[in-house]
Amino acid sequence: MKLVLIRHGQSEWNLSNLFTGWTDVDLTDHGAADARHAGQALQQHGFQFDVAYTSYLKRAIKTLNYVLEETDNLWIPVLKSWKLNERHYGALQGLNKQETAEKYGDEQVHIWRRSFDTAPPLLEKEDERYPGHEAKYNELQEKDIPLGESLQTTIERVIPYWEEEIKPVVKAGKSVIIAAHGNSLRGLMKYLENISDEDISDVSIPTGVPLVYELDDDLVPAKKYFLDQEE
Ligand SMILES: O=C(O)[C@@H](CO)OP(=O)(O)O
Repeated sequence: MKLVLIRHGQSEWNLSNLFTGWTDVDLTDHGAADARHAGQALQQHGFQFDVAYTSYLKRAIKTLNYVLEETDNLWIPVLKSWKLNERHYGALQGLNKQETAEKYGDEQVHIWRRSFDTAPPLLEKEDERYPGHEAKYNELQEKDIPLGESLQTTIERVIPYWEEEIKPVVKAGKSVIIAAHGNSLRGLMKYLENISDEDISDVSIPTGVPLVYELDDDLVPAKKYFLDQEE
């Protein structure tokens, strides 16, 4: 069984180097081109999909659409969930990563960005960045609306969604693609590959490049590779 994961193409805030999280920024033209190239690479390698999953954030949704267009799979069911959203970056959202490192030090920023269990400084509910103010999160109970997430707490929503919604579909033999985000996908990779809490801090995922897992019957990865168009 094959499972394809793809992080969205370059976003406007990747380009301007801002902490993004749940901020719903668009792809840049470069990011859209990345996504099309990813779709073309999948098409060239004969990938076809039965079901797709993505987040509530347009940079992932649009990336998925470009991939599905290039593989002529626009017709397939697409399931969206906030549980595949990027890690919520709390009160860091909208700040410049370089300026934040100059203010708090590289080490602190590295901990905020890559440690397993350190949450960013949290938002107040009155903050305009609080997701409870957005219509697309109306369905969430207040206890589930994040004020800021560590990778660990991100995993606590990503993995139940994988277990309950995606895994049974993969097990049933469907060809699945998941278009999501750097940290929601790191969480899934950690789980699938049984990566330790320490080692996950060294794992980063490039934007707009399909990551293919070949899984055995127990959904343990037998092989993993990035698919470049040139290959
Ligand atoms: O800003 C973010 O939301 C993420 C992904 O771009 O950044 P980081 O590299 O710190 O995980």
